[in-house]
Amino acid sequence: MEQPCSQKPVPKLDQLKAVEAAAAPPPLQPRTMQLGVWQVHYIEQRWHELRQDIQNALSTIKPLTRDLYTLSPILFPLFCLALFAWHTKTVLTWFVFNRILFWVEAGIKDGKFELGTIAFYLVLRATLTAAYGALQHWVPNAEDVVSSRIIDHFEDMLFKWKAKADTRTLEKNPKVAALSGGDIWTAYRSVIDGCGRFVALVVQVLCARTYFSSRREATLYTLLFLVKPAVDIFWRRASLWRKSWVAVSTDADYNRMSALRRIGTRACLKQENIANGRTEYLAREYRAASQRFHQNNVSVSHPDVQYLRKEPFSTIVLAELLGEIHLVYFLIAALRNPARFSLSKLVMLEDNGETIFYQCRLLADLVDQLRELGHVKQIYELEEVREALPDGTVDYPTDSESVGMGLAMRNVSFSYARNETEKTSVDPVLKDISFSITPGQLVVVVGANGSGKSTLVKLLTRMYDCTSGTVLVDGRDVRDYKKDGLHEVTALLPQDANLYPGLSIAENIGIGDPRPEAVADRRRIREAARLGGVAEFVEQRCVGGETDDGAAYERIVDPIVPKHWGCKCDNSAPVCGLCKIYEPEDEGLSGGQLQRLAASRLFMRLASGKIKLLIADEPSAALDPEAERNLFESLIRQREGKTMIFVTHRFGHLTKCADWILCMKDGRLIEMGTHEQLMGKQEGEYATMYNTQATAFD
Ligand SMILES: Nc1ncnc2c1ncn2[C@@H]1O[C@H](COP(=O)(O)OP(=O)(O)OP(=O)(O)O)[C@@H](O)[C@H]1O
Repeated sequence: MEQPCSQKPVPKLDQLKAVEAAAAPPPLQPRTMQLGVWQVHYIEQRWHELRQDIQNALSTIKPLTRDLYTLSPILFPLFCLALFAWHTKTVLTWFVFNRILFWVEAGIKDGKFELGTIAFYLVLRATLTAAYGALQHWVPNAEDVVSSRIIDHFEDMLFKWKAKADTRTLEKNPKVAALSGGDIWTAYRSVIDGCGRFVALVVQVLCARTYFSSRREATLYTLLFLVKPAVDIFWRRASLWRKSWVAVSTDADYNRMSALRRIGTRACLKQENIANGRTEYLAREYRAASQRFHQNNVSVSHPDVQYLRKEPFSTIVLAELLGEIHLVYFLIAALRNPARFSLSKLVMLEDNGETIFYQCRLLADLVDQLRELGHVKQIYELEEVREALPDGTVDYPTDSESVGMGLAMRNVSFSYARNETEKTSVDPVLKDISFSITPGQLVVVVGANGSGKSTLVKLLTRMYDCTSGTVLVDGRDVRDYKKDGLHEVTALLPQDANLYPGLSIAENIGIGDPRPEAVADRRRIREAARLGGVAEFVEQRCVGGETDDGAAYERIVDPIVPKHWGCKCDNSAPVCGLCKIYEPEDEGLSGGQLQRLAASRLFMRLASGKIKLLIADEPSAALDPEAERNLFESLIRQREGKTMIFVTHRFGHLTKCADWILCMKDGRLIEMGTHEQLMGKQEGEYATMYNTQATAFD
């Protein structure tokens, strides 16, 4: 079939790998050094990486600037100009002050003051002060407006991408997964700052040149001013932050102190520690570890502080002396020709040297800022990020006559390795699994912890693709189907019952069928709440037992209240009371209540009428026996037209009525059959687990 011309031909996987391998720089071995308790592992910045980062930054600046301009065509350019102007504050006020000093000195020397000129500079200085005052007020206000528009825009873009990306794609693209609108603004903002500093440096050099009698002298002094920053950047020890580094404590006593501090102060361990009388022991052990640690006199200061402290004494002294070279040259020249000596020039040289040094130092950070900007380049590559699980092309049939979904695995193995090179080193979690489930069957998966039950579910719902073998849906490779179509007919109750924080109870249930009209349908939501067993708990929460449970359904259980932390009191011992503001009054949900809520969401989903496959991964682990029985009975009543798979550790009613039981052990499917067949196997895994549970009730 001919390809539509808008579609690029998709390169083959081995071609892509070859290109990636050719482009990848050789891996660098981290170096190691010991700084006090810290063992620091670091990798020196490599020039080709730096060049790549800067190229990335430069290619990001253009589209980013265009987008920012489109979002805020007036305020954004004004804000940039104002920021540039703001950076010239120190330079221009310093320059005007020096001119005043110069004319006053000339007046003292000549016995005649140029009052007009002095007044001009005084007025200029006052005008500059007022203008910079106005900027100081305007810039943060403008930034507030500009940045929130920009952050919202990129958050929106990222949200759409992240919400849609599956787990595997997020795992393979951690940088994009961690990106936020705030990061993008911060990176761009620091580049504007860097450019502002560059403008200020140029202005400073130009202002300084007006002091010198000849171009030659001006050039010579400009070079001398640059000696100190050059020495600082290229010769002196740069902060650890210029490298990639990680520091871990290797001191056993210091590590033990940290662990004990955490154990002793953690709120969730308080009850256990106090009730079991462990606090004395913990305090004693802490004291002992602390004594041992202090005997060795090892520094715990921040690794960067210790690293800079290790710079040789001779380097520091020589670098500082080289920083004064412009003054030394001026004094020698003045001694040779005292008539050219001027106090205002001396002050200018001193100030100019220092300010140029600091401006250059800050400018050196521009490289880091550009690298940051290079890292946000992915915002323009979201569409190109390859989905880890490529979508299929076949629509899953939505005929209403269906009796459920047919599922099968053929020699399936799977490992959680994240990339091709890892694959060999990570043991598979599923090994050579084969089975078939015919449409409409009720299947129960059992097995010890870690045997691979949940992983099996993840493969059946295409959260991951198998490493080898095939997963079949209605006789066809699951990878052939469009993912959206498959997920539309699947209802999954995951192992961890989750609350959707910041949403009402009604929405937490309604989202099971995420069509807007369904989420707004309070009657259906109540019915789902009743089936899932959450209705009872919601009704208990009605104010004073009133009949109006509508309000209780609208209640937000785990409110998300964005806040900034500014109070000075310690979290564990509040004194100002401010920290308590906006703390949720709600007591939250117990594990069982949460599971009922998740089950209600599942019933909401089943009511959509589209579901052909229901998978429930340990839906009753936190339920009491009565709630468990009610849940299973309600679910089995909805069996018509659906294949049902339950993962469970509880044997009994469910396993007895299952068409198939799959029994897993160490990633293998070791037994398969009905309850009666499996119980007939003496010493069989299923029979052993069943009997172990049964004897507990004898
Ligand atoms: N995201 C993951 N990354 C790496 N390994 C994982 C991941 N999830 C699970 N595993 C590993 O896969 C193995 C099987 O885990 P799985 O959750 O499938 O077992 P399970 O039978 O469902 O266990 P349980 O009964 O405790 O829920 C375990 O060794 C687990 O540590």
